[in-house]
Amino acid sequence: MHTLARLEHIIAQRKAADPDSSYVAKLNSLGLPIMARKLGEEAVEAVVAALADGKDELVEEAADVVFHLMVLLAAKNIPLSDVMAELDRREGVSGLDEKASRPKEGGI
Ligand SMILES: N=c1c2ncn([C@@H]3O[C@H](COP(=O)(O)OP(=O)(O)OP(=O)(O)O)[C@@H](O)[C@H]3O)c2ncn1[C@@H]1O[C@H](COP(=O)(O)O)[C@@H](O)[C@H]1O
Repeated sequence: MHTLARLEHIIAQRKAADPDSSYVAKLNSLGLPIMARKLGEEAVEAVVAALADGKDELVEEAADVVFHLMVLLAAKNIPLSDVMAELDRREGVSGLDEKASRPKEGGI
């Protein structure tokens, strides 16, 4: 099974577990605002790591970002396949179809 699919399965299983024995359950028991804040913190840590020299730290922080994003998606009952479908859709509108993929004014 693909790593992300396996992790999604584990996170779904642990959502309602005992918060004392599961970090995923602990995050869910704390609620969406805490989960969202945690994702934001991990994203900032990834940005800091990206601007520093080492590669290992960025790999670790990127894993934290992906994990906490997946915990948040699971809490909102959004399957990872929805995110993948959106990425696939964008693949279809990028590249040759310049108009459809062009960022709005002021964007990058
Ligand atoms: N990827 C992770 C993962 N990353 C970090 N952590 C835990 O997150 C906690 C906090 O780690 P941080 O690095 O964010 O440290 P922190 O910012 O100081 O901590 P807090 O402010 O969040 O308390 C630690 O207890 C880590 O063990 C994780 N816990 C679980 N997973 C995955 O989730 C699965 C289910 O885990 P459980 O829910 O614990 O069974 C596991 O099999 C893993 O695949």
